[in-house]
Amino acid sequence: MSAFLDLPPARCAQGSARLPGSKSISNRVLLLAALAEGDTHIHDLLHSDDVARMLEALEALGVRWERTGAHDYVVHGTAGAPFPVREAELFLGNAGTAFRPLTAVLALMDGEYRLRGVPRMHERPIGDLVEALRQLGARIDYLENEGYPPLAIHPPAPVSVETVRIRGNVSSQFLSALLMALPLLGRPITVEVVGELISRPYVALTLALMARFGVELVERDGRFHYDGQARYRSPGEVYVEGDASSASYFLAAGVLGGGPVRVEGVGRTSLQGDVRFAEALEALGARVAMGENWIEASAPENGRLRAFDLDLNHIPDAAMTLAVVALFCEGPSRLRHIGSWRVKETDRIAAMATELRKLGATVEEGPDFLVITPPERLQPAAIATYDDHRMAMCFSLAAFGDIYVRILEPECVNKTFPEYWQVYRSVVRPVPVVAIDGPTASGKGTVAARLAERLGWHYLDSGALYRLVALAALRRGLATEDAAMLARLARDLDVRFSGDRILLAGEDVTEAIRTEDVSAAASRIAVHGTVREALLARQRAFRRRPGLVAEGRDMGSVVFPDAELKVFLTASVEVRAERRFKQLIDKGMSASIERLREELEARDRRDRERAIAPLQQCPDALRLDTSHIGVEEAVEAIFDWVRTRGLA
Ligand SMILES: Nc1ncnc2c1ncn2[C@@H]1O[C@H](COP(=O)(O)OP(=O)(O)OP(=O)(O)O)[C@@H](O)[C@H]1O
Ligand SMILES: Nc1ccn([C@H]2C[C@H](O)[C@@H](COP(=O)(O)O)O2)c(=O)n1
Repeated sequence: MSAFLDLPPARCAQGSARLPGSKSISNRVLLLAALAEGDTHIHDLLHSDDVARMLEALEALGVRWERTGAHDYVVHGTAGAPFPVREAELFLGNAGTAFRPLTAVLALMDGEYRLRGVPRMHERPIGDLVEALRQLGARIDYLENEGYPPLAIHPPAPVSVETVRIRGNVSSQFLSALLMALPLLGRPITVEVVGELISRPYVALTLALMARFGVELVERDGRFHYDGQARYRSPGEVYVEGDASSASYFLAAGVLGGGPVRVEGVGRTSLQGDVRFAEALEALGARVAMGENWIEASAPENGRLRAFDLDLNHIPDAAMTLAVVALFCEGPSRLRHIGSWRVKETDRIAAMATELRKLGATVEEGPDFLVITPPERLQPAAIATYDDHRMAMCFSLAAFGDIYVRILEPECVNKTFPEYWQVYRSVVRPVPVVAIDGPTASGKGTVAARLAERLGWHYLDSGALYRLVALAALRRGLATEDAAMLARLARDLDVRFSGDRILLAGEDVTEAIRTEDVSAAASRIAVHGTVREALLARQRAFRRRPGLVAEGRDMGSVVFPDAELKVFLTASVEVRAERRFKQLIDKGMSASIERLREELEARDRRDRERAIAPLQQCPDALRLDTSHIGVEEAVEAIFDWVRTRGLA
């Protein structure tokens, strides 16, 4: 598992994303198919951790299934009979969509089962479901803490109640699980929801899928009636819709990155409540279009997103995406009625508030709401993901704030969307970088600055940063070997680039950093990994829309390894010594060409031979030798490469 993933600042988003199958539908369909009479051929099933847990559980319970294609499965139903294996220990990870429905179904079967999960699963309540199942005769013990998994399930006791009561204000999955298990009773029964029912669309999804498998419940006044007759029968084939919650990241990307971005796999006829995320985006001013099986989103006509105050109870998962979108809205936004976030993969309200604050937002956190005020400008941050796939996916959108975003433990997306980062990269285009590296006096600075001007992009003279540290160190009498002190100096450097002037603690040092003393010292301090590390974030902060031309020694190899165009600019040592000589003479300084050449060769050697980030031509860099061409010709050559790559 990689420890982190650095997402570069995003320039725009465009294209289409094919969504993976819905997790909610995949796990419901697998269970219903297992309970049904006949074989069910399931297409487009999601491949993810949570679905893998359900498949493993069914196998352990003796339900036969086979994989028949990349995302195709056939499940051989048990026709409502108890599952063949009557004693089993199941590990269900952190999959609520597996844990809750299996608890309900197994509690009404005639076996001995133990259900466990990851530590977080054991912190997620299940008491309301167990309470309801006990009314039906279920015998369930809590193995650790009252009201929480892990559970021991024993054969049920016979009871003859006609109405079961269940609370619906913590998770609607409890009601869904109970409803799916009702046909196992084989007699009429009514389920009454006590108090509020949150996340209603998920219950509607459950009812629709049960109906596809032949069991229609009648709903009246918050009560659900099972007639005691209907039995699950396979519909033969089932196609799993794309995941509507996963669609939210790409639709939001379309809005934040211009768009249009189209998601394929969900649309107007979707069973999933989270398609209504598109309405929320429209309320913010975004342009949204929808077809039978697709949704498309683009930025508002005027490019401005309205702040919002929305009740998001009906789209609890996709609502997380809105919390990050709020960073780009005009003013404070309020997300209401999101109390269910507290008992999800992590306490999502607390986690969201903590991570949004890292980006510079002001966040007010309540028991079931968040108020998010965006900062003037986002600040780069390392985002903790709390083993929660949605934290990782929605925070990827912060990259639209012209910042690098570090996502910690990015593989947590495997829970529902293992290919998320690949799909993200296919839709979200980073702010482009032209990285120009080369030896001293090859003309990098001159060429890069002119190219940046021509493109209307930002310009980074990375050598200036090393020179600034060198100047500050020389002034303080620090030894060029003192890596720790130099790194601290580099981190705390008070630098401002203002047009073509460079200010150190307010003082204009544009000329002072160009002396030969400073050049030599800069080359010496640049060998320290700690100094390079301290300057990394400063250099990356230059990568802003619409693009960056960066020059130095390790632009293409270390600082911007994903640069769209890498150029190795060079010239013979004689030509470079002559250029430097001319530069000094023009400035009215005396110089010896022989001495300059020796110094230049010494710097080249040091830059090339140092252990960390040595000067070298990247394998994917284009080489441009300027020994016999002028500045304009060099700029023109690189500009052509930029154009050929479609960057300008
Ligand atoms: N074809 C050319 N390309 C670039 N610069 C040239 C060319 N011909 C002459 N020069 C001149 O060479 C001098 C050195 O260029 P510049 O300072 O841009 O090099 P550099 O590679 O950035 O050096 P350093 O790494 O030491 O900062 C400048 O005065 C520039 O005008
Ligand atoms: N990316 C960079 C840029 C510069 N350096 C070091 C090596 C140079 O000798 C010194 C000054 O750079 P210049 O202004 O001549 O481009 O700074 C580096 O190691 N990596």
